[in-house]
Amino acid sequence: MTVSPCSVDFFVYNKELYRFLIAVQQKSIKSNSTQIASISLEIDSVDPLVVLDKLTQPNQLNFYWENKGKNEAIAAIDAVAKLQIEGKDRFYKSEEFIKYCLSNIISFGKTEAPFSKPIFFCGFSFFERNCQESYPFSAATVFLPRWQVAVKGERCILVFNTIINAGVNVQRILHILWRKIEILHSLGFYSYHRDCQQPKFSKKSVAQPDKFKHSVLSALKTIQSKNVSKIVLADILDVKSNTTFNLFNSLNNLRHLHPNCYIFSTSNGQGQNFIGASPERLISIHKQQLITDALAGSAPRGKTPAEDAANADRLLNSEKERHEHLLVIDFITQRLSQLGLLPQVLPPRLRQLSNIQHLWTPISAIVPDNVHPLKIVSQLHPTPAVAGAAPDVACTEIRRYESFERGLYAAPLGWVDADGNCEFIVGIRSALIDGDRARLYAGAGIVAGSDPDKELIEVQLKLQALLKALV
Ligand SMILES: C=C(O[C@@H]1C=C(C(=O)O)C=C[C@H]1O)C(=O)O
Repeated sequence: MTVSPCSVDFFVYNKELYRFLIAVQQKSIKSNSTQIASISLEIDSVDPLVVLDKLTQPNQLNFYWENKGKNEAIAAIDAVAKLQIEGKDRFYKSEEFIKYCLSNIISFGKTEAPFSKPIFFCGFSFFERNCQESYPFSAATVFLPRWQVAVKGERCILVFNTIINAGVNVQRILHILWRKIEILHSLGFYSYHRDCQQPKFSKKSVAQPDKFKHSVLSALKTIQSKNVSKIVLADILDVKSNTTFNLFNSLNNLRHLHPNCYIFSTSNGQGQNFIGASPERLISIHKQQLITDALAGSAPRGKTPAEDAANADRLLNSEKERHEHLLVIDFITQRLSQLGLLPQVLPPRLRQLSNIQHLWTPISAIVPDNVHPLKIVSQLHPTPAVAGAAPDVACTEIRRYESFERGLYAAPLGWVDADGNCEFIVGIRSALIDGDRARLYAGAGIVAGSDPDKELIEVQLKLQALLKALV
C-alpha cells in the first residue's frame, strides 16, 4: 500500500504518526536529549533523479546513487546530522559518528521495505588531507539526509528524518511531510529526454600529454629501483563550457551511456558537485555477505565483434595485465584476512564497458557482526587498483608526480545503513563540476613493461567516456 495525502489511509496514518512523534518528543524531554525521528512511507513511484533535480537547493548537501543492474536509485537531500572532518582516523570517527546518531534515532513505518531504514551517505577523499586548500570537499563527509527517496524495482520508499526536541511543533512537522508527499506525487509523471546537445567548450586543456608520458617513464624507473611494483598515475582534463553544466541532464546521460556502472553525484552544499559513472565496487554488504571487486588491467573495446574478442583475448592472456590485476587480488585478500574474514576469490572475468574492458575478479566474504563496514573501507582504501603496490609507497610517488589534488577522485563513496548493509564504490571515471567548469579525472596502473603511449591512450579513452556525457 502506498500512502498519499488524499488516500483513505491518510487519516489513519496521520493519527498514528502524530502519536509516534509525540512519543518521541516525550522521550526527548525525559532524557533531555535531541532525538531523530525517522519515518518511512511507501509512495507512488517517482524517478529519484527528478526528485534531486526539482527538490534540492544549492546550499544543501545531497547525494545521488544509481545502479541500473540492481534496479536501484536513491536521492538524498539536505542533512539533519553531518560530519565533515579530515585526518588519519577519519574512517573511525565517521563510524563513531554514525553509531552515535543511530543511538538517538527512533523509526516509524515500513522498515522491512528496501531502503526504508535511516541511511548515512559518505564521501571520502583519496588522501587523508587535501593539500590544495581551496579543494571544495572535506576529506570525509558523512550525513544523514532529511529527505531520502529510493526506488528498488517497482517499489518507491520515502524516508523523512527530522530532529525532535522539546521545542518542535509536531503538527508543523506533519504538515511539512504531507506537503512534500504531494509534491513528490506531482513529479511522478516527469521524465527526462536524453540531451545529446554537447555544449561548446571554450577552453579544453589536457594536462600536457608529454608531461604524462614523462611521468610514466619516470615511474617505470622508480619501479625498477625501489620497493614499489605498481604506481597508478592519473591525469586531468579541464573544461570550460559556454553555459553552466546541467548536472541532472549530465547524470541522465551517464546512466544511459553507462548502464552497467554505478552512477553517482554528491554536492558540498556550496555549488560544487562530484559526479561520475564508476565500474568499480569497493565493497557491498547485504545481510553480512560482502562482495568486493578486484578491477585492474584494461583494453579498449573493439569496433567489430572480431576486434573486440581479439582485444579481450589479448587482455586475458597478457602477463603484464594479469600481474597488475593479481597485485589487487593479493592486497584485498590479505587485508580482509587481517580483519578476521575468510575471503573467497571467485573466478576471474571481464568487465566490459561501453568503450573499455577490464580484468575483474569478485571476492566475497561473510562479515561478522562486530566489524563495521567503515572498518573494512578503511582497510581496503586505497587498493593497488587506484594507488599501486605497496599502496603506502605508491601514494608518496603519486604526490610527487601528480600536480593536482585528487580529492574525491579514486576514493570511497557510498552509504551505510543501521544493520551494517552498505555499498561503496571507488570514485573513478569522475568529474568535479563547478558552474561552467569541469575537471575530469582518469588514471592508469603503471607496472614494469608499461608503454607510456598506451597508458596515455588508456587515460584519454577513460576521460572521453565522461566528457561525452557532460551537457
Ligand atoms: C585509475 C583508474 O582505473 C583503474 C585502473 C585500471 C587499469 O590501469 O587498468 C583499471 C581499472 C581501475 O582500477 C581510473 O579509471 O581512473
